[in-house]
Amino acid sequence: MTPGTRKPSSLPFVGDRFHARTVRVKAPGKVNVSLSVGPLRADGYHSVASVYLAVSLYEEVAATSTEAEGITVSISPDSTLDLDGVEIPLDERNLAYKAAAIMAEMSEKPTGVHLEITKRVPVAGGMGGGSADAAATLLACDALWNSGLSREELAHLAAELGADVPFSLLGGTAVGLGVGDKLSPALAKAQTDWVLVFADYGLSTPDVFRALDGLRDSEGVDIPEPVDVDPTILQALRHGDPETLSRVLINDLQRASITLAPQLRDTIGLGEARGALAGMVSGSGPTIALLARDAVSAGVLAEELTHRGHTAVAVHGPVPGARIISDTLL
Ligand SMILES: C[C@](O)(CO)[C@H](O)COP(=O)(O)OP(=O)(O)OC[C@H]1O[C@@H](n2ccc(N)nc2=O)[C@H](O)[C@@H]1O
Ligand SMILES: Nc1ncnc2c1ncn2[C@@H]1O[C@H](COP(=O)(O)OP(=O)(O)OP(=O)(O)O)[C@@H](O)[C@H]1O
Repeated sequence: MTPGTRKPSSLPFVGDRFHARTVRVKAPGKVNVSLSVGPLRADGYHSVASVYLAVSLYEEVAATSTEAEGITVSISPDSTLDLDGVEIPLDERNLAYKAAAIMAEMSEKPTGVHLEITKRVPVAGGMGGGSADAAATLLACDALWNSGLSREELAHLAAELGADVPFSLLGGTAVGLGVGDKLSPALAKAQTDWVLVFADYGLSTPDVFRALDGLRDSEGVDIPEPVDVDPTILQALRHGDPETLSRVLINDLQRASITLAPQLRDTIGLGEARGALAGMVSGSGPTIALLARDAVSAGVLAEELTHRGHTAVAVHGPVPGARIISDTLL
């Protein structure tokens, strides 16, 4: 450093010595308790009306400032998923990398950053795992680089990264319109319990939307624009009434996911036969979300499905959106 030049206070220098700082953020995966999909739009997206529920399965991103410029990404060995044979790009195609790049543009003096991602949400599983990494990274880099952006500004950047990213930032229960990014928080805080059944393969979200368009084209039926969600769903979530909820769950993408992976129908059938109130494909799949009567039933069902060779975990929702869990100067 040239004598007399002072590093801005946002940079972790004490004198000439660089002090790395790590900001660790966790962000939840989601299930779509309802997902209505409109016709294909000119921009390649579909309008949706969805009730999002953030569930207690979290991604974690540890963002560490580096003296060297640039963004690097790694996957933590603490990830609980079996990632053998799973392709996650670690370069500029990674959603967390993209989030850090956007934040660097918004920050006056960004340092380099290393992002270590702990993966727990299945990859290409329909639970918004990559979106949670992006939401966590936005928040972590905002803190690391003292960008001082408001939650609204962060939500705006999140929407540029993907349709599901704003919800992982917000968490809780929310109605999503537009492509899923126009969110209204719903005051539905009562707990519902779910069992998630992971697949050992992924489904590409665009492929699933395309399969739905194909099915609809062959049926020749006009598809209305989805403008709202069924109020019964929000009431059932508000009152913690899983019986009512089980009768109104809906996912327009489900039949498309099942066309691509017919075995999903059997997983739903097995879950329902073993005590789930209802089962559905989560988002674009292939994760199956089984609604349980309560936390004890969810635990028993997850154990039984695990015993039968499935990967099944009991979770609950709603849980908060992305939040900082530690901020350490190294
Ligand atoms: C299926 C859901 O997970 C339900 O919450 C989302 O709609 C998908 O959200 P996402 O994975 O964040 O989606 P993006 O990464 O923004 O988009 C990936 C691709 O999915 C398709 N896509 C996504 C969202 C949407 N409302 N309509 C679409 O047709 C488009 O082909 C898009 O190019
Ligand atoms: N941080 C990331 N984690 C996982 N996959 C990522 C990440 N960044 C980019 N990808 C790529 O994106 C694809 C979809 O990943 P992701 O796990 O987000 O799917 P998803 O959970 O089904 O998404 P959604 O539910 O939002 O449609 C993966 O197959 C992978 O190639």
